[in-house]
Amino acid sequence: MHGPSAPIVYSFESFDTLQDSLSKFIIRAQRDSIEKKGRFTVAISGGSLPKQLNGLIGRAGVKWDKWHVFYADERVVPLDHEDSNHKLCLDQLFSKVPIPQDQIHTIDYSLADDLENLADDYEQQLIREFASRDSARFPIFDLILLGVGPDGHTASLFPGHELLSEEDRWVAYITDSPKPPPKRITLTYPVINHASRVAFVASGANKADVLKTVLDEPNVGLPASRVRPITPGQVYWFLDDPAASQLQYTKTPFHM
Ligand SMILES: O=C(O)[C@H](O)[C@@H](O)[C@H](O)[C@H](O)COP(=O)(O)O
Repeated sequence: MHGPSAPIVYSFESFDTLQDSLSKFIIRAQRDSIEKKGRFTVAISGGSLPKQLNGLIGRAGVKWDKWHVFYADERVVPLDHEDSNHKLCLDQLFSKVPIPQDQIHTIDYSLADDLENLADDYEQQLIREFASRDSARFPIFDLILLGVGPDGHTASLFPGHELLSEEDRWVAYITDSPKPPPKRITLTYPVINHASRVAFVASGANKADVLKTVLDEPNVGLPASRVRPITPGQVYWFLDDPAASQLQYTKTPFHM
């Protein structure tokens, strides 16, 4: 039995080259997934990530009708609220591309009074998408796209939080996020670590310190360091040079 593969780290000199390379990477992942399974399952988190994805708009080779999208984490706010990751993705990307609406899976905000129920409902959406196709105990996303916060959190998995040891649930909720807003749902590690590919995207010098800890000192155990998909899954880091400036970790040249 092999352990997880080491993360592959790319660093780019500008936002534009990072965005261009990320687009190529996503299109390659999409092509492979459609060839194998006829669809492309993606989970996306919030923050600066949706903006990095708008390099896909108008690009040849993107088969939007095959995309099935979930949120890696979502804030429990109405879907048209400024804090909603869905609204962010809609504004940045989904309103500009022909992706069928019923293939974008959102939280049911009408359940917001009962977060257990809301998280269960989102988990049921995942089960409906994956269970009949994959017999595995956990869904196998083709791609999960994540960011990293200054404290090393990723998705809504925060340092020291009890959710870091969740082993069963696919989707969990929290009411105490240190990053506002406090109520959120998130995919759990078992789901993230069963993905075929996880790609982190981080840019800017203000990410340099945390990236050093996440990648050079994984034993510290920051939430982003614990993302280690089981083989044959692979984790990739798409960084810009300022974000990667403190790293000892060996970078891989990007060819695609
Ligand atoms: O909705 C959220 O809050 C996120 O999913 C969160 O995990 C985010 O990805 C990181 O905080 C990085 O955010 P930035 O890319 O904006 O730094």
